[in-house]
Order: sequence, then C-alpha cells, then structure tokens
Amino acid sequence: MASISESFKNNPIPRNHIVPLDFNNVLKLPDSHTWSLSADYPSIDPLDHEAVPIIDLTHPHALTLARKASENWGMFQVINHGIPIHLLQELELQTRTLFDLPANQKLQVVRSPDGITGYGQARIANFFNKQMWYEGFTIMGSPVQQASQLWPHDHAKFCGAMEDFQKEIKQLTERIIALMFKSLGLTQEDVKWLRPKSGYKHPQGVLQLNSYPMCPNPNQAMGLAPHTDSSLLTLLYQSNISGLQVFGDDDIGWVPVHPLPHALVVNVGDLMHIISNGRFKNALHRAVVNQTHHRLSIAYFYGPPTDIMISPLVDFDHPPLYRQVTWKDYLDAKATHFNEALDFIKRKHT
Ligand SMILES: O=C(O)CCC(=O)C(=O)O
Ligand SMILES: [Fe+2]
Repeated sequence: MASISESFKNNPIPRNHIVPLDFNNVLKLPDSHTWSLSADYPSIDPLDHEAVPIIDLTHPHALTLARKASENWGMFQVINHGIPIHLLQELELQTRTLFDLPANQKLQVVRSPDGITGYGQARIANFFNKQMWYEGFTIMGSPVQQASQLWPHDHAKFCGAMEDFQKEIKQLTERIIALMFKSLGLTQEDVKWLRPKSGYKHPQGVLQLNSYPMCPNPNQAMGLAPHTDSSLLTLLYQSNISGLQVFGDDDIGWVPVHPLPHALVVNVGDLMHIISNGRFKNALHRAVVNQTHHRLSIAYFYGPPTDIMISPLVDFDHPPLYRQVTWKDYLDAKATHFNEALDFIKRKHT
C-alpha cells in the first residue's frame, strides 16, 4: 500500500537519535544538548516590528489576507476557525498527561527506527550534531495501540481527544487549503483529490504532539532546530507559552510568534511552496525553550494522497521552478537532504 509510512521505512533513524533525554533527571544542560547560539539568538520582538498576521476566517477578505500572508511570511494565525475551545483544552490536557509520565513508561511506546508513530526525539535530529531540548509523540489515525500500552484500562479519554481533534483539524485544514488554492487561481477541477469522491485515495494527516520541558539553560539550548515543514500545510496549536519563531528575512531575522488564546498557526509547507511555483513562502521556523514553563504544542501536518503528483502552477510568465513529485518522493528527498531538499527537485533552465 502506498503511504507516507513507506518513506519512513526506507529511511530508518539510528536509535541514539530516537530516545530523548530523561529531562526530569538533569539539573544542568549536558554537552550533548549545548548549542552555540549566541550569535543568532537575540531575536526581534514583533511589538517593535511587523508581526505574523492574524486572520479572522469569517472576514470577507480572508482569501486576500491569507494570500498576502503566505507570500510575505509563509505563516499566519487564524481566529474564528470553528474548532471548539473545549476540544483544544482537552487536547492540551491529554498531551500533558502523556508527557508527564515517567521516562521509562514513555519509552514503552518509543518509535521504531523505521516507524512513523510513537514517542521520540524530533525527526530532524539526525541532521544536527547537538540534540534538541524536545520530546514528541506522533499519531496517525487512532493512537489506541500505543495508548493501551501506556494506560491498559484507561486510554479512552486520550484516544477520544486525539481522534476528535484529528477529525476537526482535517476539515479546517482542507478549508484553508481550498482558500489558498483559490487565491492562486486553481480550480476545484485542478485539485480534485482535496475533496475525494470515489476513485481517489484519502489525503493523509499526521498529528505531532511536541513537548519542551523546562530548561536549566535556555540560551544555549534548542527546542526544535530551524526547518520547514514537508507538508502541504501545517496547523499548529501552541497553547499559551511562547517559543515559536519564524525567520522573516535577513534584515528582520527570527521573529517570535506569540500565542493568541485559542488561535491556530497556519504554516505553509514545502509542497504548497512547490504548487504555488515559489509564490508562497515555505516558512523557516524553529522553537526556543524557557526556564520556567513546560511548553507544549500540537502540529497537524496535512499532505495529499501518496499517488498524487504535485506540480507547480504555471503561467506564461513563470516557467515551473520545480519538477513534479509525490509527497512520498519529497519525503525521501527530505530524509536525505533535509533543508536542501527543494534544490534537488528544482528544474534546471537553460
Ligand atoms: O512547537 C512549535 O511551536 C513548533 C513545532 C513545529 O515546528 C513542528 O512540529 O514542526
Ligand atoms: Fe515545524
């Protein structure tokens, strides 16, 4: 069966890049987690500068606003998105319950080297020689298999929250993707797979629970190293602790994206950048950590069905920048070349 899991099977990760530190048992930042960050650390506060736009999805000009934000930042926050607040609260509570478990229990559900779901370090860990102050848990569909190992008699709440949230966030993500495609001039006929009827496989979604424990020396630690998402679009719920930063450009540098109560961050992924033929920015972002709060965030990565070819939108003035790829092909390129993956699918013009 063609699924993105195949890409993970073909690109196994060594176990020392999977098992996270037992953060509860360290008082001092270990050398393995100490980054040389002093030069790039001071980042600009958006209070002094333009910040990542906030878009009310019920606003009559939401389409134009989303297009502009995608062109300028590759990122925006949405409010009035329709996801019930109680669901976000339950999602956060269940995520916290998971990460509050002792390390030896979390290790019962550690990701396998060639697997996609379960507990572990950031998937990008093997591209860096220092480790991140991070632990994560990846879910595709029902998490019941792992949850029943963690809580043999009591996993219904965790599974219920994760499954209910995936249903809601999938619909919302598709709604925002449709809006962005429309803003690019793509028709429903061009992207039939987005609302699959018979004959199309379903789009794929991955839910990623992220945890950044309190850190004894946050200025020399990295929560999640700079990366772009390999998805078409990512939606992120970042609860109420700051930590997400987006790279504006060389003048602005890293800009914090402060959480707004119950808002969701929308992040243009590499595939959307390809479809837009470079018009939408694939946001380079990272997460920093802090000394006093355990920060959680929940990301939903959305991508097309594996057999769908993603190709750049072209017009007469703009020849295609990239060759066409499936999500799986792209994930394979990313697993080898990481942040340079797009260069490998660039078309060479003579
Ligand atoms: O925790 C955050 O704010 C960022 C998470 C993220 O970038 C990711 O999961 O890909
Ligand atoms: Fe990300």
